[in-house]
Amino acid sequence: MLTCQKLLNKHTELWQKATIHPFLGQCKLGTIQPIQFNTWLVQDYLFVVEFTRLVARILNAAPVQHFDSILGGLNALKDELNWFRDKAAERNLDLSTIKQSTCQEYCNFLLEITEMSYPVQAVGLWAIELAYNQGWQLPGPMPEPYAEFANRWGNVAFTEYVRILEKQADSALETASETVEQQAESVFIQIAQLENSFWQMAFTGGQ
Ligand SMILES: Cc1ncc(C[n+]2csc(CCO)c2C)c(N)n1
Repeated sequence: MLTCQKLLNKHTELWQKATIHPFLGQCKLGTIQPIQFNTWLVQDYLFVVEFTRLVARILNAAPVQHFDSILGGLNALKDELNWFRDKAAERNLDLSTIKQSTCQEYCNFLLEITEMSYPVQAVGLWAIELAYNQGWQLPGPMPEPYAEFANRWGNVAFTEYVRILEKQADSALETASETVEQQAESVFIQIAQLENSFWQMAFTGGQ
């Protein structure tokens, strides 16, 4: 039987590339350039808008036992989108801009996930949230203004939320066919690659 932990164990190197990147390393060092950070901020807002639509569609496919966490996630997204708008305003950033190709590619992929079965969607949701939970946590405490961002996704409550998503994905996988297992693995791999590309996009963003 496939589990989330098995995916992490099998694709360690790929997952490291998704969660450990010079962008985050330079946030930790305080040496990230504003143009890089701002590129990430704007593009991530555009991503989170599409991610919100994904979560809404996952709710539609989920068993009622999984509603609590998904509805909680949607409620958190309401705050998150407003928070992104506040952060952008503080930095005088225009959020009504076009998506860079990597961001567009990731958003297109989110749409593809919505056409797959619930176990695959549950694995995708977990992996996307885990990528940020680990990515912002692994470097350790960051200096301001990055501490606020690191704490937002590295905090204990968010880690706990991601654990619940993992349990739900595992329980959905229990009855999954081999074909669905393969789809889930493929989605996990693509998310890891897209997460790495997203950091890379922001890192080279201003150039
Ligand atoms: C490229 C990219 N990948 C993953 C996330 C993670 N994420 C998406 S929405 C959200 C809010 C809480 O559910 C979080 C943490 C992201 N923001 N950007």
